[in-house]
Amino acid sequence: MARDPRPLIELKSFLETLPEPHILFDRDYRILAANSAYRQANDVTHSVIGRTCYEVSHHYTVPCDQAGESCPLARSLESGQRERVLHLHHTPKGEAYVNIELSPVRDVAGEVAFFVEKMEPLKVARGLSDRAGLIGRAPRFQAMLGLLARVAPSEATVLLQGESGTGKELVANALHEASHRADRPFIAVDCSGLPETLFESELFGHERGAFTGATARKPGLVEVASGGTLFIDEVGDIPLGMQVKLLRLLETGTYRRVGATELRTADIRVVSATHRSLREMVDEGRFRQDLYYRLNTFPIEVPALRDRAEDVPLLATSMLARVAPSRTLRLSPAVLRCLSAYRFPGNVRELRNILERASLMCDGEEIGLEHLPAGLCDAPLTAQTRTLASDDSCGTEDLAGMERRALQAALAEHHGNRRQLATRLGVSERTLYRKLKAHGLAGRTVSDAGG
Ligand SMILES: Nc1ncnc2c1ncn2[C@@H]1O[C@H](COP(=O)(O)OP(=O)(O)OP(=O)(O)O)[C@@H](O)[C@H]1O
Repeated sequence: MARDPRPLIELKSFLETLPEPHILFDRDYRILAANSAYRQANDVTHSVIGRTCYEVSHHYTVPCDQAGESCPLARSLESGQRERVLHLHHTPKGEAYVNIELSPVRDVAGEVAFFVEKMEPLKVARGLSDRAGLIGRAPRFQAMLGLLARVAPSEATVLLQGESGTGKELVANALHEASHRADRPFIAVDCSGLPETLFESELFGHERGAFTGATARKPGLVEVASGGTLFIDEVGDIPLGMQVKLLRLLETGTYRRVGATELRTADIRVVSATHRSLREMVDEGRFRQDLYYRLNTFPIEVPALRDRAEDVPLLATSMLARVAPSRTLRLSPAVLRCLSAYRFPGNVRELRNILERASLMCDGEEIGLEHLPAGLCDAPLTAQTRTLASDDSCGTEDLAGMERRALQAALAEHHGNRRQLATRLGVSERTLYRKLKAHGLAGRTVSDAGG
């Protein structure tokens, strides 16, 4: 029996009134309606009606769950409830992260018949290269963004944990930008190396005459950040004596300026960050347990760059545009290979520094291995590339063996000098020499330099 079309008409008309982009589709992923906010946001030249959501948003030929992504429709069918996910969508401005909220709609018989999908772009991050904001599309990065998108609209205290240079401050800023406090200040305070007395007056401000040198009343950062977000960086470095004052601020929302008796009320959301293990510091008695629990309401792990090595080419290319905006620099394939295999103990910050230096060293348009710091490409490979290498050899030969064989083959068929061979292999002459030496091949036929 044909379905009564009236509920569908009413549903479509209701969607038209909603300010956010919405689409309506059936259990077969077919789009039945797209409201005007969607049409405007997506600059639709071809109608999306009758097409599937996975084809329109992802350019896939199969549903997301069959393409290795989480599919809110499949999840909603299973749970019978509303589902939220963060997806990377194709949009007219390129790929963008979109917050998706999918609600099942039941028919008179109580069966899920339609789905309404709300799509809100997460403006703070991009999957592809962009001049501002967070960059990345690796699964670990996407998982982190998913948590960020989920917690941002709340008032929850967030603790960002990750190695130095992973982008914790950038993530904190993105969280602020995605929150309801976005049009209010984002204030960062770095706790590393701040002496106790200074810390208190920085954070809470002081009255005139509160201590020698306090010639005027000064508002603290808590006050400056009012209505917005206070980012407490290196929170593990807060002296024990100050930890109790921070705890009081978080628990009661009140504080006192140094030298004042009057209690003031704070209106801040706290995001803190650390590269240390606060858990261990608690066990060692160097961090208050009660403060740890208070800060750790919603922990987010910011992944090390080597744990999202597939993002390196994307990050490198877009950061190059950021460090040298007036030039049209590109990275040679050998440089991209080298960077993808490097372990980056200093994470994204180190990558940025490498690129900044390389752009200064390079007079032309293509950055080559000679513009990278010496020895960078000899560094041990990441676990990922090591796995890839051993996969290639079906586990029968280790990487060193493969490299030796490749070098032997190159030597056997090469009749020029060592510099030419290095160029052909995409490494520097010094690296080639070191590798030949390491494999006991340095005395082989290629001449050292010259013509
Ligand atoms: N995902 C990313 N996309 C683009 N740029 C990034 C990303 N992550 C980090 N960066 C850049 O890397 C540099 C270091 O980031 P940031 O200062 O936020 O790191 P951090 O983890 O706070 O470091 P620390 O622990 O030393 O304070 C900055 O220049 C930042 O813009």
